Amino acid sequence: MLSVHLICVGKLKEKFYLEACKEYEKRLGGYCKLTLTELPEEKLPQNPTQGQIDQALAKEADAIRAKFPPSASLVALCVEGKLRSSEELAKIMEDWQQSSAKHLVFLIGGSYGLHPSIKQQAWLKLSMSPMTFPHHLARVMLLEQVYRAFKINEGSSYHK
Ligand SMILES: C[S@@+](CC[C@H](N)C(=O)[O-])C[C@H]1O[C@@H](n2cnc3c(N)ncnc32)[C@H](O)[C@@H]1O
Repeated sequence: MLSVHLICVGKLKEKFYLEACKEYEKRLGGYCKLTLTELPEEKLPQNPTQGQIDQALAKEADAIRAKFPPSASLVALCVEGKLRSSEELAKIMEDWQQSSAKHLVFLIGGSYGLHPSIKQQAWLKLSMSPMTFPHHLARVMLLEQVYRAFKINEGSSYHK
């Protein structure tokens, strides 16, 4: 079974996002071994300088790196990444499942995004839209798309 690891910077607090994530986590249970790791966002002052932001993102990147095995394949979620259709994501996941690489790690940044070094390390920089979403909503959207990918691959009518 494919191990899907989701590493997110920032704590999910809103009940409606938590409930939506729980629902997709439950649904995904039948398709993959899902692990979700939440990392704390580095604290920044009200109006941080670019230097302070870079430093915080670098620390978050180190914390992220400590959470996945060296053999893992990384997909970094970022606005400027590559746009992929749901079918294309399904194909990526299918290829993955058939390959020997069994650890797929999705990364979602905090409110200031992901550090460039971790984006560079990623096998795929994936964009869900040229629009920017709150990281909490991005988590729900990604979980739904991963679930959709499994449904597409089994030929279910969930994906119309
Ligand atoms: C509020 S956004 C960060 C915005 C920051 N200015 C940037 O460009 O990275 C927080 C996180 O949500 C995810 N995210 C938001 N919108 C996204 C999109 N359209 N596609 C992919 N990921 C997105 C990314 O992982 C991002 O690091």
